[in-house]
Amino acid sequence: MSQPGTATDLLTVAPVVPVVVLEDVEHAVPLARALLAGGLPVIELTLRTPAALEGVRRIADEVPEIALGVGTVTTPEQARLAAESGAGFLVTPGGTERLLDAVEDTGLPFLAGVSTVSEALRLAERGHRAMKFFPAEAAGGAAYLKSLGGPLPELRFCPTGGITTRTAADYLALPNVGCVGGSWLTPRDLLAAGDWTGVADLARAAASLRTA
Ligand SMILES: O=C(O)C(=O)C[C@H](O)[C@H](O)COP(=O)(O)O
Repeated sequence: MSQPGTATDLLTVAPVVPVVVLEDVEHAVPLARALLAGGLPVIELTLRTPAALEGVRRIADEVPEIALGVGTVTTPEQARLAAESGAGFLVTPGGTERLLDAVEDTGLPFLAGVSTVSEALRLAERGHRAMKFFPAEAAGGAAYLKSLGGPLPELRFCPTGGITTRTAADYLALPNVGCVGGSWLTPRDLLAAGDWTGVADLARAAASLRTA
């Protein structure tokens, strides 16, 4: 698969976007390959570890068929660095005007995080129709997101934060949800053990979830 052209495309790449905290840069390429093998052609590496940007470079070079996102982008500088490192899309947990300007300046598709109606409207005013709902479970879960669909029917969301295999289906059943994000596919113990078959199995189960 190639990189998504728009944020709306991004919501349809797969039912689940695996959110990854990469501790060891050597895990990046086998991890991306395991997700692909399990049927998920998308990965989001969070900028939470020193290994993240080098992991992005390696995946961009060696696994170009996966849609490659960089998450936890919280500063304009990080947006620029992520783009230079080969990101195919960006994800932020929220957005200030400066951060959103910088993310838009990269020219990459992105999902900016919102958790209120006003934040969603602010992004809509900038022309965005696809966004992340974060922190999904803590902010009100699927019931909250369903309520947003009343006044904001044209907006589409990728809820992320606290979602598990058990709750993913509730979100995916909503008409304003394109995909969900979560770290449950890449648990720390499987990564530490290099258990790529285990990761592929989790990816396979997530890939079989159905959207509305
Ligand atoms: O890093 C970001 O940009 C975020 O906004 C947060 C992440 O998407 C969530 O922390 C993943 O959520 P969990 O599945 O609960 O681990």
